[in-house]
Amino acid sequence: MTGGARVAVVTGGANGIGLACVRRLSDDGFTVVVADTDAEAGARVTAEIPRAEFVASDVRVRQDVDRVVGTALEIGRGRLHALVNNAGQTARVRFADSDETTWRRLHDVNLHSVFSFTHACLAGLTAGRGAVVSVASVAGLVGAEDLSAYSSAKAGIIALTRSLALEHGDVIRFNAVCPGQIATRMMARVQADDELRAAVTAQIPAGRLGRPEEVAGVVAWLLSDGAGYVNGVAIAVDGGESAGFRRPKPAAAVRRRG
Ligand SMILES: NC(=O)C1=CN([C@@H]2O[C@H](COP(=O)(O)OP(=O)(O)OC[C@H]3O[C@@H](n4cnc5c(N)ncnc54)[C@H](O)[C@@H]3O)[C@@H](O)[C@H]2O)C=CC1
Ligand SMILES: O=Cc1ccc(S(=O)(=O)O)cc1
Repeated sequence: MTGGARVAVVTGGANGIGLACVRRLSDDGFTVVVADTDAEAGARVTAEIPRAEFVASDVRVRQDVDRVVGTALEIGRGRLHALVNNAGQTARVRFADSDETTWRRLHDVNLHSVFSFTHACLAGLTAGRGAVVSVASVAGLVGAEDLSAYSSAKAGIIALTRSLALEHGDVIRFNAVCPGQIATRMMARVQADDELRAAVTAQIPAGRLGRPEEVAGVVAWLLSDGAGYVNGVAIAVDGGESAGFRRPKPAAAVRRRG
């Protein structure tokens, strides 16, 4: 694969929101280097998406990070134009029942990987005057019951984004998207249970879960010249869920809406 086009790195790009970002950035003309542990899905990315190259990698392993970024720098001849820090994992557990291993895993995958990839890409993004979008969560804007490790890691992404926007804003823009409840495998539990899905969507003004492509569209805009003066923001992509408290809906009304 040769350079010439703008070069992007997307972490966790083999499934869900990350895959939607890879498709969208390819459509927008980027050459996309995809970091993911899912080799089966990754092979499909390379086979099906123009100018996309999957690199089997674990975002928690610095050698893997450097291998992914090295591939992108070679394609971009030293210049990088976009980094999407999307890889993430979640675990639903009461804080009192938490264990260190799970806590560290969620912070390593969700937050430390943003440090590692951003640090490894910094010279290339400076040369390419690029932009970075990190995928946080509404759970990083507010707390989240039974998701303390996840929520605190996502909050860290937002604070890191704002700090880097201050340090590098004259050359590289740093922004975050904060998805709400998006129809991916991370929401499999909600999608598989009609009653739970009705209860969840009753609290969302849009009345439905979001689509991965709806997050990817905001990511693509933040990476574009159209957002050339947008730096250091955290944009909720949640159908209005985090806008405020909604009047509780009686159970019967929830069931009627299905
Ligand atoms: N689905 C949702 O409702 C929400 C998702 N998010 C965030 O959006 C991002 C994408 O999530 P989804 O697409 O829903 O999940 P997903 O599970 O469909 O995709 C996550 C991708 O990251 C990859 N990944 C996980 N750990 C990895 C590691 N150590 N190294 C490399 N790749 C790894 C997985 O293989 C997968 O391809 C995550 O950061 C998640 O926290 C935020 C808010 C809501
Ligand atoms: O980021 C929002 C989010 C992530 C995971 C979950 S759960 O683990 O499926 O409950 C809920 C919200």
